[in-house]
Amino acid sequence: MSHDTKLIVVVRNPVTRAISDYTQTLSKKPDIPTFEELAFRNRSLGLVDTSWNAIRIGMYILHLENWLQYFRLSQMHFVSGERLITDPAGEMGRVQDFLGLKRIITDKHFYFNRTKGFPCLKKPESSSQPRCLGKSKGRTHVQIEQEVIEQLQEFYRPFNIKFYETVGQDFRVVFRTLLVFFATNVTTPPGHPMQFA
Ligand SMILES: Nc1ncnc2c1ncn2[C@@H]1O[C@H](COP(=O)(O)OS(=O)(=O)O)[C@@H](OP(=O)(O)O)[C@H]1O
Repeated sequence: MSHDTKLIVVVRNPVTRAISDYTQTLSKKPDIPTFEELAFRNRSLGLVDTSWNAIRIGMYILHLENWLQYFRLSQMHFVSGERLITDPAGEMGRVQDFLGLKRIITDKHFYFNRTKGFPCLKKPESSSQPRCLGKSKGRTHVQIEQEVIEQLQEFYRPFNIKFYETVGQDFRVVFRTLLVFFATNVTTPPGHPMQFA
């Protein structure tokens, strides 16, 4: 593979990711089994079903180890899905640096839309409307029992730790942030640096 290839990988708390994945599938196929039924081979024994894609995708280290057979770590940039919400300009700044681009996209390009509950793009110096992502992005997640969330957090912990060590970046704090953000149903992410509309 070319050494000039650059990969941008967005990661978020794998439990939140799995719930998001399930919410999306459920919206298209309302008859699927419950999240809990799909996530565990045996829930009381805590046996997680790693063959379910929604679970497997969040085992980031497995995918990273595979990619590292073909690409160097320096060719990859990891974006925090949580910070993409709480500080999109900061996250985009790092993406532009990684790509060797001038920082064109800055905090001037974002505002926090209370209705959407997410950052949206401003249309600078033009008459067109601001642009939020579509309805399928940032929708309300299916409610999952706290105990199930904790079981899955426990399951992912060793995979996460190995992932942080390999990448050399600790996503622990941001992986925690979003769960609190969703659990409390706050419409404004904590410490939000953006303007409000
Ligand atoms: N600005 C903004 N607006 C809306 N949504 C935002 C934004 N930034 C990040 N996100 C998060 O992006 C998640 C959807 O991205 P995905 O990568 O899951 O999309 S895809 O469906 O796989 O293409 C989506 O996940 P869900 O919350 O589960 O819908 C959001 O949390």
